[in-house]
Amino acid sequence: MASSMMNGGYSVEEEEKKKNVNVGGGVEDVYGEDNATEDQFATPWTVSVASGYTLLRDPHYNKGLAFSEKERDAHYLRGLLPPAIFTQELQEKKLMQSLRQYKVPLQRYVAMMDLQERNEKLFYKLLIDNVEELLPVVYTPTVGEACQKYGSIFRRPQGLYISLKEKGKILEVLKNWPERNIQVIVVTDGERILGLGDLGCQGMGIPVGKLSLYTALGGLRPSACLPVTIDVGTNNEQLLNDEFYIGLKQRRATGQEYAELLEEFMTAVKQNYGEKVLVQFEDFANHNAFELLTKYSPTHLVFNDDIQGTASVVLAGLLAALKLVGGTLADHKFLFLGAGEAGTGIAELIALEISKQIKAPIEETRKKIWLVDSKGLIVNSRKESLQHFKKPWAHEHEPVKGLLDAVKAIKPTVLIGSSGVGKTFTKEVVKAMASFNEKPLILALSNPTSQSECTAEEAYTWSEGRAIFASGSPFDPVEYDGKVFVPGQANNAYIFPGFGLGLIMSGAIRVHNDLLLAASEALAAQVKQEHFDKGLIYPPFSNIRKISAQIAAKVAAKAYELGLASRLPRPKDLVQHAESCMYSPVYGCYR
Ligand SMILES: NC(=O)C1=CN([C@@H]2O[C@H](COP(=O)(O)OP(=O)(O)OC[C@H]3O[C@@H](n4cnc5c(N)ncnc54)[C@H](OP(=O)(O)O)[C@@H]3O)[C@@H](O)[C@H]2O)C=CC1
Ligand SMILES: CC(=O)C(=O)O
Ligand SMILES: [Mg+2]
Repeated sequence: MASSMMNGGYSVEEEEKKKNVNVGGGVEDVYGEDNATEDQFATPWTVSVASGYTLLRDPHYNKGLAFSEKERDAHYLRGLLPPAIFTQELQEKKLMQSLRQYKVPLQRYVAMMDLQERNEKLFYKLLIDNVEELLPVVYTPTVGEACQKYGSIFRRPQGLYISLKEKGKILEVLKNWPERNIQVIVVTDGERILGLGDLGCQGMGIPVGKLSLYTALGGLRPSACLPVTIDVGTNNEQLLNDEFYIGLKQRRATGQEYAELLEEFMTAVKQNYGEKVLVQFEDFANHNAFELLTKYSPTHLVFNDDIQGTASVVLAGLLAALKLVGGTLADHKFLFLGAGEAGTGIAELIALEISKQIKAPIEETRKKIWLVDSKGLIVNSRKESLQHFKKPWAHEHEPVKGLLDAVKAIKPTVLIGSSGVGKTFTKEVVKAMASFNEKPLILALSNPTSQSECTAEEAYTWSEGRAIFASGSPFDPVEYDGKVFVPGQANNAYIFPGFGLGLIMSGAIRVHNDLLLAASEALAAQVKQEHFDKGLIYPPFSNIRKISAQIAAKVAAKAYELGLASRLPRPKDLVQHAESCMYSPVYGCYR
């Protein structure tokens, strides 16, 4: 014991704990307990040992029937549990059996959320071990339906709700959250939930789902993750007229009122959790998304998943797809349906990658990329009236109204859907792509499944089995002409968990485009011949933790190279380090 004492009586364990707090982005005396004066607020908090009934109701520690005889004695659990003892594996088997009995996806979602509330480790064990089966339950497409019906399935609040009512009090609100060592925040204001539009406060399902993936796919500790929904009202009439709506019943605040609330939030986050907490903006409408990213990138560790994460995952798929379609990235011509966050974000990262590869100015490489919005092809004659993020894509061309005409006029080798509107890649569009491409590359990115630009079956059938296809929400394999085609899932879920892990393990202080490129290259390198043989341009999710470790390592390496990493010394083997940082959902034994 004596040998473990150092530095003013702290034990080695306490020292480690303190260090970890700092690594995680905390600053000393974050809660102001030591420095508070009478006119300053401080949060009273206590730490106590959970036992008995309280232990069974604490999702972090509850093991249900897996508590051993010894633990039942030591922790006052006798009589509170039936006599049987189940291993975690048996619990998992039982839960998977009962989940599979639910035929309605939303019932599975509710069952999974109940499990997360009841037994966190078992929830993550299930999710990690059955990732391909459960991703569509806790994530797209089911999470979309859950957000639409959030009011009626709402049982217990998950995450932190910060509404206009909390203006002036956001720092205090953050302190109400039970965890202190927060490393990642996913925040939405609910205005563009997947391709489902403004769901207001009910958008909370998205940060909750994204953060479950941070833990399951990227290994971040659940206690280090904070889901936040900023509620500035909603313009969704149906919600405004719904007596069970859980959010503020007013139209959305905009302009200065909106900006001030966000500013207070961003300031409070940095004040409370320090410089190194990662803030991921998610599903904001594009008029706010670009502005927030530009405003906070120089001062905070921020990342917009819809703009940057999506760009990185799509670039990875394109780099991998070159093995199937041939040529270099610069040899291809790209056409997007949808020129918002996802569309222009992806376009910019492709242009950047080509510009690095062929050492040409980005203004030149952008010319290989064309976008169509709701008014038609983005061309020079429209430039004056375009939103700022569309202007770089206004090239010289006569006006073209619809997608089919744009496909015929541009003759792209790659067609990318990022419009949020389903069924827009019609038979004529796919056939046109197949008429001048041996292997047309078609990505239908819009979520959830109902908004997908086309289905996998449509892409393969209409292209007579020649399309290389991937989609934002999953589709089952398709049999066409005696051959089975496996569609990949082009979803930012491949990127953000590993990307975030890389930022956090290196103590990165800012996000840089080169980190996104590093993530794309790392993901593309994980696509092997066996995947290409099935027509896949992404590796399967079943191996995602290993993939995330590779992504994290490459992102961290780049952060060290660019001088953005603050966690020194740099670990020698970054892949091994990433794997060793990952949260394990296996039950511990309690003393
Ligand atoms: N797979 C993935 O990982 C991801 C998928 N997405 C999905 O992408 C979709 C779009 O998201 P995001 O970019 O953020 O949304 P935005 O609202 O920023 O952009 C949508 C774009 O689509 C255009 N559009 C809308 N309707 C049509 C139409 N009928 N014809 C042509 N263009 C149209 C809009 O045009 P206009 O500007 O003229 O209004 C706008 O340019 C969503 O469904 C989202 O779920 C998003 C992020 C990641
Ligand atoms: C996947 C995602 O981030 C979206 O559809 O918005
Ligand atoms: Mg999103």
